[in-house]
Order: sequence, then structure tokens, then C-alpha cells
Amino acid sequence: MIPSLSAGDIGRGDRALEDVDGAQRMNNGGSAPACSSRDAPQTVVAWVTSHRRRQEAIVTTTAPERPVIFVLHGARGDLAKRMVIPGLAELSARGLLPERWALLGTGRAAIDSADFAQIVRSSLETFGPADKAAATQAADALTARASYAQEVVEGEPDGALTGAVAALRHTLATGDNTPDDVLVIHYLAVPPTTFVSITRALGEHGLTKGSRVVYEKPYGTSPDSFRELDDVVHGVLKEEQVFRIDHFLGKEATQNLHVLRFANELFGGVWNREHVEQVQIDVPETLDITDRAEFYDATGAALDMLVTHLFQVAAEVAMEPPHGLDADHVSPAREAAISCFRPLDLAHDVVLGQFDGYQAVAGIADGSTTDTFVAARLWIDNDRWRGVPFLLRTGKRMAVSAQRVTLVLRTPKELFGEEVGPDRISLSLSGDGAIEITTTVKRPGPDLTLGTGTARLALDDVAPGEPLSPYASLVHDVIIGDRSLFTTPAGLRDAWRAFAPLLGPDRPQPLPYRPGSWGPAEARALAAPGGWVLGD
Ligand SMILES: NC(=O)C1=CN([C@@H]2O[C@H](COP(=O)(O)OP(=O)(O)OC[C@H]3O[C@@H](n4cnc5c(N)ncnc54)[C@H](OP(=O)(O)O)[C@@H]3O)[C@@H](O)[C@H]2O)C=CC1
Ligand SMILES: O=C1O[C@H](COP(=O)(O)O)[C@@H](O)[C@H](O)[C@H]1O
Repeated sequence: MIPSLSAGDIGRGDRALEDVDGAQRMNNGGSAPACSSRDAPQTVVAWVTSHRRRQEAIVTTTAPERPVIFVLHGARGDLAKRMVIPGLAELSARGLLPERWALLGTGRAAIDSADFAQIVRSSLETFGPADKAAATQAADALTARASYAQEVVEGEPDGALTGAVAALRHTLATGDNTPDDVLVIHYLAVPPTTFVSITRALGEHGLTKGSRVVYEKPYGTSPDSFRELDDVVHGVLKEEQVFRIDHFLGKEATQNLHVLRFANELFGGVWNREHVEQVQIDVPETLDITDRAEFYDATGAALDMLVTHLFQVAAEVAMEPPHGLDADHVSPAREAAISCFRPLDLAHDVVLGQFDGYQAVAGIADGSTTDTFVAARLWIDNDRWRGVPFLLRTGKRMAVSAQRVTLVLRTPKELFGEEVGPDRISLSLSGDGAIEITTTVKRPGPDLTLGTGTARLALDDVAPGEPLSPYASLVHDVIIGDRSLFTTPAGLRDAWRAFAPLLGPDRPQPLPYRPGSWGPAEARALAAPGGWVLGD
């Protein structure tokens, strides 16, 4: 059966041709004006070439040669145990650490190296390799190199940490390396409120010399504290020494956003407002906050996840093709997208929530108004995305745990008199990542009726290759000095500008929601007409 075309279809066909042309122009950077002069478009071909070069570099990666002292600040904390220590163990098992390296735990607590070794061991038993023997092997490998020294404090005399770093520099520097050649990486796995004082202390005690410093997120907690922190940081460190981490940028699937789009015209061609109706970046979590109640109550979902991970992923989706894959090109392209984020419109585009029972959790202040849920409609004011809502949602104690980026594509709505189903490109960011394409197809059988099908590619099925967890991947980048997946002051300044309304007097009251639900019902309207793809 060959359907006849109606006048409307012909009109759509013509527009579709224009769309392809328009999309190509956008992909080639021809018609997507910048919100800032940092926009850095390039051609798909140039991008593919530079991507191939980076892939070759990764495939041939051997252990870095320069000796490393990895100073883990907040070594007893949640992040250290759940992510950073397992990430180091992964790099060690994969042979991606230098032959000569040491792990130096630090913090306020007066514990000794044996206590710290026990922390490392129990971290790997719980969060390390699933295989017990592999976990023991990883713990043996790390504890053999681990020691602990108490943190230096601003305004106080040199502490144990200064001496421990100096001693390790000498121990690790043999052969061609002098003590000064040893790279010291300070990883600040501590609450963001402590970044300023620890940075000052590192400067005062001479610990910034020849070092790289990794700052966890959020980098600042408001536009003002961001500026203050950045001034303090630049007072003691050069920008190339600073690595502001956002581990969502290190996820395999997030990195695949580049490849999927810039290396494949099938996707690159539709990556614009002509073809995309909505973008959804949805990170519901079943997770509770009981283990980190104090930190969480002072932070909340919007600061913990929205201005950080969800904004960065939105920028990854939205950015123009960069000229190359190095930090000098990727970061400016990502930042140019952030510079086009419109400040959040609290009256129409933001819903905050707090799960029932939150205030009864030990460590949560009575009458706390901290948000455990946030849904926001973000607008990106440039030619590529004007009019396309970026729907961002995340929360604790929700119905499911998922991390999904979905481009909801425009469809003709009706074909052969039948309703056309959804058309979506989506990436699952959790675990090793996956790409899913949902599209309208012919339903099998004698009649020409329409159905919906989904094709799924698990990224760890792509051979040859073995995925790296985000923390392992980003720590490796710090060691080799690759800053392309780290945030920069310019991008963060614009992120804070767009987020600032949520810190002002008009911040909405969090609405109650039932644990195990999809958050307050009021968040549904943000995703109209189609609703949230993952649920409710
Ligand atoms: N936990 C997670 O899942 C994730 C956390 N992050 C980020 O990592 C950082 C750390 O988070 P998390 O580990 O959960 O936090 P924790 O509350 O577990 O704190 C980590 C460590 O910081 C030290 N610390 C706490 N308060 C102070 C202080 N006032 N001065 C100096 N040191 C202090 C403590 O060590 P000691 O008592 O030994 O000094 C503590 O163990 C935060 O910036 C967070 O946003 C990022 C991604 C995920
Ligand atoms: O940074 C954070 O991220 C985790 C979620 O990330 P995942 O990739 O480790 O699942 C979130 O639970 C936490 O609240 C936040 O601080």
C-alpha cells in the first residue's frame, strides 16, 4: 500500500529538506551565533579527526612515568570511601598509575597509618571489585603504598602533612627523578565550605609548589562564595594547577555524547531546535541522605546536583562542536553553551520538593526547608536551542534510580491516518552507559500499522575496550594533566548566574512528596505535553 501525500505532508517534506540543510549549517557552526565570544564551532570532519587522535592516544596509554603522591584530604569521608579509593584501586589494577606512587590520607582526625590502611581495606571490601579475591588484591596493592598524616591548618605551625609530603618526595625520587619532579596531587574530598581554608593552609605551608589540586563540587555555594573561593585559589595556584571535578563529565556515556553526535551525521543532523522538541536530563535517586544528613541539610538537591552535574550535562548536550578534544577547545565550547543559559524563572520553571519524613532524620534541623527534589525548565538562548526546554529533574527517595539524557524528537504526529509514537534518542549515564533509540516502526504482521520499538546499545559491549568508572577516568586525567573534562571559572561563573535566582528571596518553598514517588505532582506540568519520559 502506497499512501498518497496530502498538501500538509508535502509542506512538511519541503521543510524537512530545509531542516537538514539548516542542521548541517549548524553542525558546521555556520548559523549558530554565540552568547559569548568563547563559542568555538568547527566542522564534523575536523572533530572526527581530532577525536580519532585522542582515541589512539587512549588505546596506547601506558602508565604515566612521573612519580605521584596522591594526598587525599577528607580521607575518612563518604566520597573518599565510596569513589576515590575505589577509583585509585581501579587505576592500579589496570596498570594506569605510575610505578612509583604513594597514597597519603589526611584529615583533622588524629588517626595513624594503620587506621587509614583499615579505612582503605574496608572501602574496597564494600565499594571495590565485586569479586572478593580481586578486592583483597586491590586492598593489598593500595595499603602497601598508604600512610596518613594530620591535615595542615591555616594560621598554625607546619603540621605532620608537610613533613610527610617532603619525606615521600625523597622516597619516590630515585633514578632520573629529583624530589622536585614528584607530582603532588591534593584531592579535596571535603565539604565545599572548607575549600577556602584548606587552600589557604596549603599555600601557607608551601604545599602548592609543584602540585595539582582537585576541588570537588560544588565549587562555591553561591555566586559570591564562588568568586571568593576562586580569588583565594588563584592567590596560591596557577589555573593549570587547578582541577575542578564534576564526575558526571567523566562518565563513559557523557563522553559518548560527543562521539554520538559529532561523529555520526544521523544524530548530528537532528541535534537542534528544528528536530528536537525537548531535552530531558533526569536523575531520580532512591537513595536516602541518612549517612550524610549534616552535609545534605546544608546543601540540598539544587546545589548538590542542579547547578553542578545537571547544568554540566546540559552544556555537554547543547555545545557547539569544538575544534579539538583538548581542554583549550572542549572547555570553551561547553562554557559557551553555559553562557547562553537563561537565569531560572522561579515563577514558571522551578519546582522544589522535600520528601515526607525528611525532618525526622537524625542530623536534620527542625523545620528545615532544604530541598531534596528539584525540577527545572532551563532555556538556552542561542540559535540552535531557542524555544527548546531543557527539563532537569533530580531528587532523593524517589521511585527509581536512573540517570538519563533524552532528546525527544519532533514527529509528524500522524502517518497514514494513524498516530505516530514517540521518537527519542536517549543515553543512560549510569554504570557503563547505554544508548537507546526509540522510534516508530511497522508493527509486524499483514497490516501496515504502526508500533514503537527501542534499540539499545550497551556501551561496554563495544569491543575492544573496558570502561573506566568516572572517578578512575578523571583521576587519570589529573595525573596526565588533561583538563578537558574539568570545569573552569568562566563556565562556573555563568552557571552561578543562571542559578542565582534560586538563592534569592523568591526561592519557592519545597513541596512535600511521598518517599518512593516521582516527587511533587506540580513538577509534571514542566514537562508538558508529553510528560517525563522516565515516569509521571
Ligand atoms: N559523597 C558523595 O557521594 C559525593 C560527594 N561529593 C563531594 O565530595 C565532598 C565531600 O563529600 P562527603 O565525603 O560526602 O562529605 P563528608 O561529610 O563525608 O566529609 C568528608 C570529610 O571531610 C572532613 N571534614 C568535614 N568537615 C570538615 C571541616 N569543617 N574542616 C575540615 N575537614 C572537614 C572530614 O574528615 P575529618 O573529620 O577526618 O577531617 C570528613 O570525613 C563534597 O564537596 C561533596 O559535594 C561529590 C560527589 C559525590
Ligand atoms: O555528586 C553527587 O552524585 C551522586 C550521584 O552520582 P553517582 O554517579 O555516584 O550515582 C549523588 O547521589 C550525590 O548526592 C551527589 O553529591
